[in-house]
Amino acid sequence: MAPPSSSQATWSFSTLCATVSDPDHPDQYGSSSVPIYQSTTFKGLPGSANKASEEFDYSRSGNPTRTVLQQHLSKIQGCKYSMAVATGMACLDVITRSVKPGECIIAGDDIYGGTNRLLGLLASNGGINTKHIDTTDASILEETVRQTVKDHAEGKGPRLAMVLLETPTNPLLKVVDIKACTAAVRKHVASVRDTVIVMDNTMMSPALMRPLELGVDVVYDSATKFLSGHHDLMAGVVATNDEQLAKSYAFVINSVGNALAPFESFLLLRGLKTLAIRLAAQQSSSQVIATHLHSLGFATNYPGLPSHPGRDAHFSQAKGAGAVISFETGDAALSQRIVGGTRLWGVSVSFGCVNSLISMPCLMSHASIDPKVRAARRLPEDLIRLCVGIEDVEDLIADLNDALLAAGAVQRQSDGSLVRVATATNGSVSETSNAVTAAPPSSSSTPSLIVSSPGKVILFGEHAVVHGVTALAASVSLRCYCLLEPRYDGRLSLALPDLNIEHSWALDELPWDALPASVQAGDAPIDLDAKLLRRIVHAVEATQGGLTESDRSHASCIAFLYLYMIVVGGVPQKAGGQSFTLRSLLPIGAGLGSSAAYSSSLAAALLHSQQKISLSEDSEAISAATAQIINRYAFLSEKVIHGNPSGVDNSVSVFGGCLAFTRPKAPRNALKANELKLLGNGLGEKRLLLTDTGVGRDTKSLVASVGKQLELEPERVGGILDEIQAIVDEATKLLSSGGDEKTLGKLISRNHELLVQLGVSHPSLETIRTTLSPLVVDSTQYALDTKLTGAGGGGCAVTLLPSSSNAAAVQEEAVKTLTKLGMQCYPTTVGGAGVSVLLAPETALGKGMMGRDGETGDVTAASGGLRQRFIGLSNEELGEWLEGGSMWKRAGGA
Ligand SMILES: Nc1ncnc2c1ncn2[C@@H]1O[C@H](COP(=O)(O)OP(=O)(O)OP(=O)(O)O)[C@@H](O)[C@H]1O
Ligand SMILES: C[C@@](O)(CCO)CC(=O)[O-]
Repeated sequence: MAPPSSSQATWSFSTLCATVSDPDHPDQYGSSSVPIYQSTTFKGLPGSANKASEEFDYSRSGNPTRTVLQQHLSKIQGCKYSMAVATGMACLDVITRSVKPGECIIAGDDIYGGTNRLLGLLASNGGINTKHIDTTDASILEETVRQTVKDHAEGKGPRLAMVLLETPTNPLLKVVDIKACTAAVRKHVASVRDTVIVMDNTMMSPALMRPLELGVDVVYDSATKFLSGHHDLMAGVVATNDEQLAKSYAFVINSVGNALAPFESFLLLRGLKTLAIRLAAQQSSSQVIATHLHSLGFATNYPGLPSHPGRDAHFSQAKGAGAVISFETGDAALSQRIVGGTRLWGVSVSFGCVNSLISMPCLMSHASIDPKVRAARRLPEDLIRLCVGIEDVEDLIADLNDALLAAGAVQRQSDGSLVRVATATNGSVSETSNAVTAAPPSSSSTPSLIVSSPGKVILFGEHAVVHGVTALAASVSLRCYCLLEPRYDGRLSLALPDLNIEHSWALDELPWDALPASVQAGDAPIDLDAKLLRRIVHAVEATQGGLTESDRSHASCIAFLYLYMIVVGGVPQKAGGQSFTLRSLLPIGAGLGSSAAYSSSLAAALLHSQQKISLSEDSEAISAATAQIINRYAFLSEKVIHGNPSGVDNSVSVFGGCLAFTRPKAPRNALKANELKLLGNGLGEKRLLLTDTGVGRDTKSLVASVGKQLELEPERVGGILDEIQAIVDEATKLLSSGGDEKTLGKLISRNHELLVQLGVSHPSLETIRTTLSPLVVDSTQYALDTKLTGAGGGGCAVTLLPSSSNAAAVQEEAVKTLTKLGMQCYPTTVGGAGVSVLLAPETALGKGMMGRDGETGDVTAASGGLRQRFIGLSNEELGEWLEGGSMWKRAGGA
């Protein structure tokens, strides 16, 4: 509570913000930044010589960092008293504690959800009722005040203790004329001692508006917003010029203990220095963005727009229009798609941050208001709120346009301009829009879904399997996930966050004329079509800004387009489109079948969305026949990525479980059922450790090099292949009889030696072998058997862990030792489900999509951010979130 020093009265606002100096509290070392007094207590007996400061003894009551902050706040707010508390809501708590049970409050009807909730609490627990009225009309306020005062005088109603105003309102940006309102109140209650006029100034901040100069008695700000500006702290500020009120608030703050902590005080002080410059940038971008939305024909609320009904009133009391915009689309589902489709705009509650945010108030910040009340207060369910940050405005508009296009809210015309699309419900297209095109196809024709497929570990027979030997392999718990969502702009997009890649193609620019006639006739192809492949390679290289074969996403994009074209089988509806986003929890290109998991996820997603397979609504399992079709297409994609795959990887990925796999004799034939033999859970009971050497390699070239050796040295290589087949036969017997671990280990080591002879090992793999054999745990030596798995040349090794009583200690030691060598370990379970599909993910994951709303504290529903969440979560979080969904339809597995 420091009265301002008047010497700086002539400095401009930005200078005041940037200049922190409190002559009453000079720093003992002259530090340029105010130190954080992270101390609860300050020593010494009051009045004694060793008491360093009479002012401070306990940080709840007073702290030097907070005191300097409060002095700075008074300076920039041009007021006498500022108090910093824990949050914006804490301000209202402090202020409303002076209202007594049985008294009443008048407040606006378009107020922030958190304010609404606290007022509700006062009503239910404190007998303090609030009348919500339209404060944008001062005559309504005057009449309500008059009637309330009269009723009270006649003993018929409660005493009016407080009037609570907010302008512009949040989120509808309606303007309240402050001077007219304060005059209306004072006409009937002359003194602040009777009725306090309070104003929430968070939407404007003192940079744009000073309500104390307009007749308001108390102003508060959620400093979590513009004042701090970085969304890294929660704080609130109460300001007044009235000494008596200031004293009573200081008493409450000290009593309840919600004063701002020292570190938060420091952060807020730091944020305040840039308030002027931040808000200037945010506001200028807001004007451009609001104008853009308005010119597209969306009903846009922003006081800076000439069409805003409260514009004159607003600019008579504020210096600028602020950085919050809201607009309506006419359709809540459309709004959800727009919000979920942005990349730069973070889907989040709150505002005032340097980063731009987008939200749907009815689902988020205002979800705590009863839907019926929201409807009565005319808060549209489709309303989107934009909180503009300091990013480049062109980037913000480009991102917003992309989301509007992808959601089907606008379409691009041949001259490049955007035009709003009419929907069944948006009859309110404004005159500013030049043209309104036809509605997009219904989103139900291509609903969202998530597909997941596992990677694999080959225990025996890699490489040899390409040449007819049987391989033993099992699915692993690490999986690839594919999110498929509809688009409405005639484009197909592929986002691969693991490779940092996002590409899109116009559907009508794909080489549809190269589709083989058999595909167009609906046949499921077996071989790659060379001509179609060439044209797709050309399309990828030409359209994707010079993507070349050396780019990791080159093969991924080609395989994707190839699958897309042959599954769709002909030019799709122009207005349609689809967006595919894939995330791999498997290390990519490390021998664990990442390409097969990618291929089978894509194949299943595409086949389902094009109704080429039917996943019946009521069955939990994906049938073997359906899996067979998915596998056939996944194999084609594997051929694109991998050259000459045996089919083992995609078969394990699709069917799951533990398999003995023999390649069909005639390579032209697709996989036959009898070439896949389920090994029950034989492998599943074994403990396996997968170790990624981190050495990158490429399956395609390693497979090709073994093929070349076989061609040049048929006898030597043939002998190796025969010995691998013998190993596989013996291992198959052992596994089906739950057999002897030691022998299995020996077979693993021998298989590895034979792979060394084929030249597909790598020094890093040999390091793992020598590290783990012997491994000393509790002075016992363990000879753990290890081999490369998959294509080798680096990538992953698989180690058989003993199932002895101290298996966990052995595993722990192995992981510790290998991690020290820079390797990444994945202790894994094997034999889980194959390809799995989650239909209607928004509903299925409903529980997981709920979150505690940071603004209101309420549990909120999904915010349309499925894709953002899918991309934004860490690997571990993504796995946990998606596997938590209980409505997966799964193929196979042990
Ligand atoms: N999540 C993914 N996103 C994009 N591309 C992927 C993804 N997963 C795999 N790929 C593609 O697969 C390629 C890796 O396949 P590759 O066959 O070389 O390794 P792998 O499948 O992990 O190992 P292996 O075939 O030995 O089991 C990548 O270069 C990329 O083209
Ligand atoms: C090396 C190889 O045998 C396994 C790759 O995971 C190749 C294949 O079977 O397709």
